[in-house]
Amino acid sequence: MFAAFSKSLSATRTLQINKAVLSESLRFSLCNKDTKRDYHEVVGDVLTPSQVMGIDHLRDPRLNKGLGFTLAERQALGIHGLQPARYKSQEEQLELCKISIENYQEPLNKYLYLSELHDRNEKLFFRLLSENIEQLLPIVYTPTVGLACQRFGLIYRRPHGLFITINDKGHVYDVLRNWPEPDVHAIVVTDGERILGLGDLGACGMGIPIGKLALYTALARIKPHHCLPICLDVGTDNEALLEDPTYIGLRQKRARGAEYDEFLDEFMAAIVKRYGQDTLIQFEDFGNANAFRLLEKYRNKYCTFNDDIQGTAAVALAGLLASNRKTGKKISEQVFLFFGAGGAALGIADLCVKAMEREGISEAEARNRIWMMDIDGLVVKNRSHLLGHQTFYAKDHSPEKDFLKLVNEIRPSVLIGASATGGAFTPDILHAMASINRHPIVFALSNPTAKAECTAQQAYDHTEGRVIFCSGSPFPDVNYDGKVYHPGQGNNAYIFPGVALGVILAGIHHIIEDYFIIAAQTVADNVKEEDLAKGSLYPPLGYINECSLQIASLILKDAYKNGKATVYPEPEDKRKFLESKLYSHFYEDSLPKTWTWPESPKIKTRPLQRKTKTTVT
Ligand SMILES: NC(=O)C1=CN([C@@H]2O[C@H](COP(=O)(O)OP(=O)(O)OC[C@H]3O[C@@H](n4cnc5c(N)ncnc54)[C@H](OP(=O)(O)O)[C@@H]3O)[C@@H](O)[C@H]2O)C=CC1
Ligand SMILES: CC(=O)C(=O)O
Ligand SMILES: [Mg+2]
Repeated sequence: MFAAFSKSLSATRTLQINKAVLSESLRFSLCNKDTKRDYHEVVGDVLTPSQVMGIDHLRDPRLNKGLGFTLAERQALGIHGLQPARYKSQEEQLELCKISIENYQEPLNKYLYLSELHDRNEKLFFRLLSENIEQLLPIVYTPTVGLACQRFGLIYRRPHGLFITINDKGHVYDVLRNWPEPDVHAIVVTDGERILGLGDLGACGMGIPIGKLALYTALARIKPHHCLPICLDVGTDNEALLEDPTYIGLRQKRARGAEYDEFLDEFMAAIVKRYGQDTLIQFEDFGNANAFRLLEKYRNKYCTFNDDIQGTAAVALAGLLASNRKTGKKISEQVFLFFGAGGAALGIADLCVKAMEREGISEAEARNRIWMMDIDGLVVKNRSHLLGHQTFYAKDHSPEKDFLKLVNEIRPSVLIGASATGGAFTPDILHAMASINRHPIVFALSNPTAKAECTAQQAYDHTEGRVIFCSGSPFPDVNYDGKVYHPGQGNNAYIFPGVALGVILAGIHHIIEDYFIIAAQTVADNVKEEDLAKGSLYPPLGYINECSLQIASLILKDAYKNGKATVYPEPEDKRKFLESKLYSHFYEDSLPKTWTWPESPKIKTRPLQRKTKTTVT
């Protein structure tokens, strides 16, 4: 008898496995990358919730609705009795989530709560995040994500992305195949060398691609299963991590030179082989020696951009465009001094040059208006080693290291910090800016909070409240002279979700600089007088979703006009088209519309009591 039972059990298992194999091959055939991508046929859209039965349904974060299953759903799915009797709408669940988050005092605990919710109930997580951006962005993103990366070895629980190590060289495609989603449209990749302003965090940098892609969904409603976070673990030069018993990455020094380059080349090619030519690859938090090189190497070959260089450039330009309304000056009338001359600073400088050219001055004149200093002092022509585009801004000058002296000599109207040096904008520097300008523009863009070149309060206090300010990480409201200001967040989160949405939906193969100008202008156009009045150069964070849709619509329009789009037929109404492709974070019916009760249900239960609507008996 036991033998018969075990035979029938194994037969059932085989049947299940065969079904799984069948459905997987069906998914692959629907998503064949050799054919043009059809957005009605992606795996997420054909997944039928009612095919996943029993406890597996509750364990799948994409299907789980917590106590939000109706009685009919519970019975039909075979989960009746696995949950308490109470029915809770998604709205009721959201209230509970908010109470839970408030109960945690430490930001890292809030991060962990959200991460666990993400693992448990995807729609609830994304609805919570999308509807509470102002409160939760500082948790899933800067500054708390920085802390999460620093503790990543301790808090790592479940896969949220792929770790591909330098030891996988020669087999990168095989590792990619282990990712269960067959239809990925967007990847955020880091090698962990420059995580925010925290330096080399090696494999712990994975928190950044995870956070950035959560924003793809929360801020641009890109479907989560279309997104893949990747950490390229090439080792770390962070001695403390190499000796830390909790470190989760390869315990070796960073691979560099030809070995690194071959690995990156293989990675890019493997992405295309697995997911197609138009898969968007966003580079994030690479060290500056690699960031520029790789952008130049890949930008015309793959669908790629570097967020720290290009996304940051666009958000800074948006802030500058908005500040014109306060200063009455065009960008081409400003004089810039950058503190920090790495990826972010050079990206901003390059885009500002483009914006100045559009205003009518020459490239040379525009570059002349931009000065930069880094750890070695002013970027000057006779420096022995200039990085990437630094040559464009290098001046005939002594390599002055005294920051205050430089401010007084150059007399900048705009001071931009992208140096990861907390407190570099001292009271003296800010006083000097205020004595030179009626409305000094001061951007302290470095992240996380402790790395900001000055706080918002300091910026107001030391400029007699005349500053036009933004920061990369959020600061509390500022009180100055009896008035409360709410300075905005100059963060690339305003840019990359919308750019990604437009690029993905148009099937653009190469991302041109114009898209970042479009994004900057769109964000600036959405700044209202009331935002400026309270000291913000940006729309409220809760408005990023709308900005993303506008950015994506305009990119679509541009791409079709200029022959860059590959998804045909061209949609007549771009906005309507992209809205039809967006992720919905609302619970949906778990049963097909055509579902009816079987003639003799296995479990006989009184029907749902509609009077209270919240009790399942
Ligand atoms: N707000 C936002 O949206 C964004 C903010 N950032 C933030 O900007 C910061 C820099 O990022 P990124 O440009 O990519 O990093 P990079 O490493 O490319 O550049 C850092 C720059 O700062 C310089 N620097 C370091 N220490 C000093 C110092 N004491 N005095 C003067 N210059 C110094 C470095 O000089 P050297 O090379 O000589 O060491 C380098 O030029 C980070 O904190 C990052 O989080 C980045 C992207 C987006
Ligand atoms: C915001 C961001 O991309 C950074 O600080 O690196
Ligand atoms: Mg970054």
